[in-house]
Amino acid sequence: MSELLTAAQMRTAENTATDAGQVTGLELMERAGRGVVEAVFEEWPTLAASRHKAVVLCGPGNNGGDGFVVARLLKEWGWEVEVFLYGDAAKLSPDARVNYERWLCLGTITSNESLEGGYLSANFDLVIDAVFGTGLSRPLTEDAWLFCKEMYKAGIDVAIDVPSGFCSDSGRFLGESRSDFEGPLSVALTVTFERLRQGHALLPLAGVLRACAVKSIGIDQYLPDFRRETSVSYLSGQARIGASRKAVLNSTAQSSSHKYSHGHTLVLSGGAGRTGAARLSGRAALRIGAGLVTLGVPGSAQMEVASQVTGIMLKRVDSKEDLSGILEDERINVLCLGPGLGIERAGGLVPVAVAAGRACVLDADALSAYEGRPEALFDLVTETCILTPHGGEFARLFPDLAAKLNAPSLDGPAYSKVDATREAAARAGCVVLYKGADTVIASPDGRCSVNSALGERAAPWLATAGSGDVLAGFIAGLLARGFSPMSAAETGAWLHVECALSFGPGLIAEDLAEELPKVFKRLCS
Ligand SMILES: NC(=O)C1=CN([C@@H]2O[C@H](COP(=O)(O)OP(=O)(O)OC[C@H]3O[C@@H](n4cnc5c(N)ncnc54)[C@H](OP(=O)(O)O)[C@@H]3O)[C@@H](O)[C@H]2O)[C@@H](O)CC1
Ligand SMILES: [K+]
Repeated sequence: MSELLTAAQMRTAENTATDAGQVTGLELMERAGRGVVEAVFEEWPTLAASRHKAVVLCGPGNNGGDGFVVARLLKEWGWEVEVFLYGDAAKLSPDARVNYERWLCLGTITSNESLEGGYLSANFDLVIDAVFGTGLSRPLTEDAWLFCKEMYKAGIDVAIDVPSGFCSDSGRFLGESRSDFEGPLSVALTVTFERLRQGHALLPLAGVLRACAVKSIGIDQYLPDFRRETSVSYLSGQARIGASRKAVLNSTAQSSSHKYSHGHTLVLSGGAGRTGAARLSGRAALRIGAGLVTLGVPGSAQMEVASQVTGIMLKRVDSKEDLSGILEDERINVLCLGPGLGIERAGGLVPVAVAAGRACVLDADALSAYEGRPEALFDLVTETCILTPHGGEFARLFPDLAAKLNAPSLDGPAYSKVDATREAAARAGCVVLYKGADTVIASPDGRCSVNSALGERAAPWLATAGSGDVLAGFIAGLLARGFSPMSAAETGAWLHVECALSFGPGLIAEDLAEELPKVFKRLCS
């Protein structure tokens, strides 16, 4: 697990380091530029071996300053380098100004207004974007956009810190969407410093980045205290394996324990013809480690379900009273409601389930049943519950937050999915997992994680019918094994993507839980 930074957190770290007299802003800029060149040669080793042609597009702030350093270093390496500047050279920031002057000893600078259409794509091996970074505070002006559009049209090879125009906290493009640009936005390599920014993990920016490199500029010790509730964890790649391996080992190691000590999950199913979703959840809960799983099924669907399941038990649940009766068995420690449940049935059963005081995953219909009256749900749920909405369900429960998130962002930092999920968790009083390729998980105390199925963990085949039902089951199974709600949501979401990556294209929801043993084996080897 690593952490994601906001622009403000990074600025504070930089200021603390310079105020402490440890380093100057100019030295940081030099380290940033060196880091970019290092990352370029690591990404494309053949580029270090011979001369090439690069163009660096610089802006008026320190991002542009980094760009001047990169231009100088590449020129010293023997490359042909051209530099364009957006903005007034007289108004450059002091550190950028120094590097502007240093560059002028080696080459010339052309104004953005003189950049001709198609020039970048026709003439350079490497297009480097140093126009705007974390200081973008408002939508691009028309002339700034015309300049940046040329880069996007040519294809940005290297973006310093963040591709220009995107907000590094929210991952959103500031302003109205640009209808005059039709090409796919894509950035081959983004180089950032110390840690990824929050926006690198969030859509739409996360979908634009093909590779990210994180380079140290020597201020790690000044970064914020990541144990605090203000930090955001990134559940991605190898970094997460350590924690997950431990969790999985802990949960599977007690082989001498009785099945009841591994927890008992009750998944409530919908009626005849609608039982598949709950069966997927139940199977997923069992696979991930719940000792026992029972499906609570209406009488009309009992035959259908009985003919489909083996390791899962069945109980008849037609009414609230039936559910109350079953919950007298205190060994049932987790409930999972929503997948295929039906809105009406959910409306009746959710209050009984939640009132029982057990850990509870509320998904799909269990959330949609509260459209138009979300406060009724928030009054019910406690901190042992987890809500797992997708975008549509999130908008039903939190219409104001969804509207804020979908409105054009007119100043930076823009309202982000992290902000929305944190507000949702605080309002509901329980963990909220807001699904997507950039799943955000937040708890009411402010802790927050982003689980990525993008970039190096891209698994577009995970967007398949029933995939969310499996995720609800994974989380319910981990809760049954004693995981806390936040940890169950994080680990379930992470394993969900791992299973999809392990299986690969062609995946259907049924495959996800069946892939778990392979994933566990790899984690534990
Ligand atoms: N923090 C660190 O540790 C380190 C940071 N480093 C680097 O610094 C970068 C951050 O630098 P930064 O703060 O100077 O901001 P940056 O992105 O260059 O833009 C600011 C300029 O753009 C302007 N401007 C803004 N919006 C605009 C718009 N819509 N249209 C037009 N103009 C607009 C704005 O103008 P103003 O708002 O002041 O009028 C200002 O002139 C960071 O990304 C990294 O690369 C490294 O050097 C090493 C250590
Ligand atoms: K940039």
